[in-house]
Amino acid sequence: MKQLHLAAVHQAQGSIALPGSKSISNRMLLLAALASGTTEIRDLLVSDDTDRMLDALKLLGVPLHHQSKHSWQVTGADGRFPVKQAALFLGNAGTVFRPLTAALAFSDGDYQLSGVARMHERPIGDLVDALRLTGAHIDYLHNPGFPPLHIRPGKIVFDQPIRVRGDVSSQFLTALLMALPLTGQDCTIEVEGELISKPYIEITLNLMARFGVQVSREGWQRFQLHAGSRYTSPGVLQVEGDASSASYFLAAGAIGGGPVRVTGLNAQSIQGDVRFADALALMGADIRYGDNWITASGNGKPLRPIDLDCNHIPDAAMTLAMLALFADGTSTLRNIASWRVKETDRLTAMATELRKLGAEVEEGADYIRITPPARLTAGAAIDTYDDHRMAMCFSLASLGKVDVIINDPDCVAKTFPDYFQQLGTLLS
Ligand SMILES: O=C(O)C1=C[C@@H](OP(=O)(O)O)[C@@H](O)[C@H](O)C1
Ligand SMILES: C=C(OP(=O)(O)O)C(=O)O
Repeated sequence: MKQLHLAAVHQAQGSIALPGSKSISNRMLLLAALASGTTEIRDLLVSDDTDRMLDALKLLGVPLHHQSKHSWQVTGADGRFPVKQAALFLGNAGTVFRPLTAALAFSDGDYQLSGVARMHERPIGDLVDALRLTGAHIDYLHNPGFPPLHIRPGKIVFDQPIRVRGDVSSQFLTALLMALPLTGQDCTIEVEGELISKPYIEITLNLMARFGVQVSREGWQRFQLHAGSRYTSPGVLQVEGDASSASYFLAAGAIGGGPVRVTGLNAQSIQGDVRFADALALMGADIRYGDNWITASGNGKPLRPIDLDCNHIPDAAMTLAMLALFADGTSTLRNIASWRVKETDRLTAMATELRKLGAEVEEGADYIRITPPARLTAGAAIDTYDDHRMAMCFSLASLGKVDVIINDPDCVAKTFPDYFQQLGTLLS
């Protein structure tokens, strides 16, 4: 297994041009593929998750033209994928697997969808149940409730609201919202249970609107799409910098003195994870915003511990767990049960690896409580569980003036292939 040895460092300072947002990139690619007209997408993220979407769209017959490293031209299929039979490998990309399942369920073809072993342990039953209510024909190829899936032409007719559970992953609702315009019918979606990760639904609605489809909603319970809604290309689109990826660098600025600036993002971002900066400010960091940047600096003192409901920032909350090591007291991150069904069981993985650094950690069903040690344990070998965020988070331990070993560092390729090179430019 490859290992990356990170030397103890004292300071983080500099500026990082953020890679494009994963959540925005994959939504824009799919919406552009479903729209009429040609869309140019600029600053698209280049990563494993976006490669899975691009490869799938190519196999489905969508004309894609690579203009430059980060820029793609997508000629939309106007709601009908040209290829009617395909076997698609979707890696471990939730933002590909869930939305494509819904889009293909309404595409009148024969499709098999699979992923890596971990993707076959990540739930999809709530989405399949909802799609079956519309008349979609979907079978499980191995375990009920989980990928891989076999989708066949269904008889899509429904006059009842489509009910979907919202308390396991918001990606099920996102998938339905993005795909239902393909049916051409009036649709009402009713969310059962408390919807989690709400800001990701805001991203979905915002991008659907840019492609000309408006959704009416009552709170987070009821969403309505109107008959005849169709996606049309808005022309040229720009992807914002990734707010979850920004969290590692802003955190580095807070604990390594700073200032650290990330560019490609600002306070008006449509990504919920931009609110990570508020949590960082609560911990005592100095945060400044500009038209296209955010800067974080420390104030020379240890961070303040926090007790925070992190349901709105599930990905960036992992960075807060790391920062808890740098606080002068116990921190609690709450309402993060969804961590258990992501790239790995992130609650157990985080607790296990934080303990290797000397922290006292309590792991609950949906929370984690972290008491930092007086001094971090040097030389810990951190397992990353094929989870990009575990690797990125634990790289920050080197700012605790200890060396640290990251096992299997290349797992960052899921969303940020050159993360360690970028981080290296800040550290001294
Ligand atoms: O829709 C999205 O782009 C995402 C939704 C979130 O998942 P859940 O809704 O499963 O929490 C988030 O963790 C994931 O990285 C991206
Ligand atoms: C949960 C994540 O990914 P996915 O889109 O596969 O759900 C993540 O990137 O942290």
